[in-house]
Amino acid sequence: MNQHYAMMIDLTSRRCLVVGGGPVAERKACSLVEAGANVVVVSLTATPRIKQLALMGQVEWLKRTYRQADGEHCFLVIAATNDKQVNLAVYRDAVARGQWINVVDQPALCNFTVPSTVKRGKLQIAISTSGVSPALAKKIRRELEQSYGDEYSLYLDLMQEVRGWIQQEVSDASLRYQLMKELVSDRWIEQCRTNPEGVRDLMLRWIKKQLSIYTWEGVHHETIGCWNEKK
Ligand SMILES: C[C@@]1(CC(=O)O)C2=NC(=C\c3[nH]c(c(CCC(=O)O)c3CC(=O)O)Cc3[nH]c(c(CC(=O)O)c3CCC(=O)O)/C=C3\N/C(=C\2)[C@@H](CCC(=O)O)[C@]3(C)CC(=O)O)/[C@H]1CCC(=O)O
Ligand SMILES: NC(=O)c1ccc[n+]([C@@H]2O[C@H](COP(=O)([O-])OP(=O)(O)OC[C@H]3O[C@@H](n4cnc5c(N)ncnc54)[C@H](O)[C@@H]3O)[C@@H](O)[C@H]2O)c1
Repeated sequence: MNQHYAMMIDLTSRRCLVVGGGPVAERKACSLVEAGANVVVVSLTATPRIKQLALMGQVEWLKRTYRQADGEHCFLVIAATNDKQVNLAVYRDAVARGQWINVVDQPALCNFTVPSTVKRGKLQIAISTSGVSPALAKKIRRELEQSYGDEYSLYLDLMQEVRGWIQQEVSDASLRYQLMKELVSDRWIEQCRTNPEGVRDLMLRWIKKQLSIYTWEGVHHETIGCWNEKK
């Protein structure tokens, strides 16, 4: 089988079905909710977390066994029961509808799998072992979590602001490239870690200085001033 293609999907408001209500279904349902999907869980029993999400209106829980029609109008389907026959039926129904399907106990029946993911704000590092060892994926996630701390979340929030501004205002492509290259240096990540309150101002001052070195005109400095006052 070919290796799966890695991509990031926007699931906002997409109807997604999770069949089963145990710990594995819970993990999948929670990550779908985090991605903004409209999650429907079908299962006679459910973990306390799934029940809580249902009470809060974050998932729709249908407290019964699976029916063929449950997957109608769903973007993707996850078969997460402890019954291989039920999972197989869910798989067949999804394939017949041309849907994305993940069967948690049979990797060969998945047309997508869920990677282990390190999350730091806008940064996501996904780890897949092509289904060979989810335990290794989890181990690598834990290792990466030690190296990539919360400073990356702040760093990317700053980049969103700064890069957008640079793209809009700095017309010289080589200067833009040079600025972005230097902004990704470890010293800025380190500043986000050790000086979260002050890093934004330092960065702004640094950019102003770079622009003046490159004999940028006054109009750009003024724009930086406006940007500075935005927050
Ligand atoms: C990454 C993660 C994401 C998530 O689920 O959200 C995920 N499994 C996780 C944990 C985990 N899963 C299992 C263990 C026990 C140890 C072990 O068996 O290794 C542990 C570890 C633990 O629980 O501690 C057992 C297991 N998993 C699958 C089978 C079926 C089979 O292999 O036949 C069995 C045997 C069941 C049995 O024996 O009964 C199948 C799949 N599991 C996948 C993903 C996909 C492949 C991902 C990849 O390519 O690496 C795939 C193919 C389908 C899918 O589920 O998408 C999540 C880590 C989250 C984290 O980072 O903490
Ligand atoms: N992919 C993974 O990451 C992974 C990890 C561990 C285990 N597994 C596999 O996932 C399966 C589920 O694990 P679990 O620990 O969540 O199981 P579990 O036994 O705790 O839960 C099973 C759930 O399925 C529901 N269910 C059973 N029949 C159903 C039906 N006809 N319709 C709707 N719901 C039904 C039950 O009510 C229960 O809520 C295990 O059998 C195991 O093989 C997968």
